Amino acid sequence: MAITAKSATFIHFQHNKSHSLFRLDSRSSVPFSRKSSFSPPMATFSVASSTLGLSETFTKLKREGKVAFIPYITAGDPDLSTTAEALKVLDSCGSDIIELGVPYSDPLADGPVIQAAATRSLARGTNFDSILKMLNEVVPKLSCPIALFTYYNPILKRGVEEFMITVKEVGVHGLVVPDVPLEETAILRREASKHKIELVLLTTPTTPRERMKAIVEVTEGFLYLVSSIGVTGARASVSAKVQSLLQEIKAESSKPVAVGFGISTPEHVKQVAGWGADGVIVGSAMVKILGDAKSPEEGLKELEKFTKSLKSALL
Ligand SMILES: O=P(O)(O)OC[C@@H](O)[C@@H](O)c1c[nH]c2ccccc12
Repeated sequence: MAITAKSATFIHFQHNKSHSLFRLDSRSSVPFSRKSSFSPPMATFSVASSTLGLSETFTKLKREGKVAFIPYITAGDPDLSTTAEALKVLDSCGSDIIELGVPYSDPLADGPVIQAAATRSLARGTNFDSILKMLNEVVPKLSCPIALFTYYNPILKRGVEEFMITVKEVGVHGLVVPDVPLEETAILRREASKHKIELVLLTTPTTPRERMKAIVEVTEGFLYLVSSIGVTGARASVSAKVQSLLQEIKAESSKPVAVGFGISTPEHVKQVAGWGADGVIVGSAMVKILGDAKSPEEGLKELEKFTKSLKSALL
């Protein structure tokens, strides 16, 4: 897939015969269809979360001179009970925040590993309500906050306010929506802050400076710096451009910046932390372990080993 990224919090797809062009571009309308993958009935939950929120977590880590370790996994892959166990494993291995992905039928910003995980999860019948039910049971057992990761459509499907109320009720602290255009974040931001959900926005290596400043201004919890243009997926190396991007962003704001895309080894983690990142995000490499395992038990064991190896790079 040929990809160029133009600016942040906005995914623009132009599908043509030879390939689909994936652009993060704020200057064009959103062409992709907002087809939904599920629309479950409402469910009601109530659990107060005792953990720190995203920004509080970063404040604590900064005081301790530490960098946040932030893994991502796809909910329901290979199944929701394994996801529940994986959240506990990631938490017990010292994750500071966990990104939990809501599987979606059209994951435009995701590479093959996470796309396959979403397909497997949806094929098993994972839907938003079953994820909420699992979170309602697991969140009280976690010491680190959850940032829910979803495309825009599932939010629109449920209704922005209803979505925020429901995720807050199960103890979710943060929300990352990679395909919401900055111009459309106002309603999301209003409802998110009303229900004390921290809405995390993203910038990319080609986000124009003025746009980056506008995004940094309104992002909550932290700023997600996408390390390289393209879709998610482990890479052999992390773009050295991240170092200067971090300096540019930090010249504009004191908000914490976490870096994601392509990070998949302890060396990458150490390198990105050394460049001044406040957090390091690892997704595809985690998802691959769970997806490739011969059994859920084996996947959880491998996940624990891998997470400890990455976390040790930050100690
Ligand atoms: O998979 P990687 O290359 O380690 O990148 C993190 C990424 O998976 C996670 O943050 C994420 C999952 N889906 C996304 C879509 C857009 C931006 C970020 C994401």
